[in-house]
Amino acid sequence: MLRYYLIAIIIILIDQFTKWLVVANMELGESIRIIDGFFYLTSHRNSGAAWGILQGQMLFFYIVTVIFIAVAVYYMQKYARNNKLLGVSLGIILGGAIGNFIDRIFRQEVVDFFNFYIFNYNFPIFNIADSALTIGVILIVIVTIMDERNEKRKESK
Ligand SMILES: CCC[C@@H]1OC(=O)[C@@H](C)C[C@H](C)CCCCC(=O)CCC[C@@H](CC)/C=C\C=C(/COC)CC[C@@H](O)[C@@H](O)C[C@H](O)CNC1=O
Repeated sequence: MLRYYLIAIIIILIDQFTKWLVVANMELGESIRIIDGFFYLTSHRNSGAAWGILQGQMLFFYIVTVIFIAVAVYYMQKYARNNKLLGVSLGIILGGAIGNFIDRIFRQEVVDFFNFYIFNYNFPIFNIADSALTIGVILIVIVTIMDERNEKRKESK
């Protein structure tokens, strides 16, 4: 059980370290080309959520994030004992949510830097915490589908 919280802590450390590197070494708006036309590291700030929605609504983000964290911990305590993949997924989501939470508390905005151009569409610039949240959400969906299929298989026997 504790190892899932360890996953969250490792994600928070990596997230905060990379954000610190960007803030300490890059001017706001500065962009470093990694793969021409596809992948850049761009120092960006976002006081909103995905796609910059709800700019500056920090109180709303605090409330939603605390709910996110509370639900993740509740499900971790209740179900992660006998479901490893669920525990890992919740740990990843916890790490992502807390990573952006720290930014919102101490900076009133989130530091973003992964800048991808996919088929010339400039995907919103994001960070490690967003990646963890997105991967965690996708994993939870997979776990849920797998559990439902196992349930159906048991019933049909
Ligand atoms: C990823 C969740 C966003 C993250 O939510 C959080 O912090 C949580 C813990 C708290 C929020 C207040 C509540 C969730 C709102 C859900 C949401 O918004 C719909 C999300 C869809 C998502 C699929 C799950 C798509 C993808 C997004 C992006 C790419 O992610 C790889 C773009 C990220 C860039 O816009 C970047 O500037 C965002 C900035 O870093 C602040 N990040 C947040 O608000």
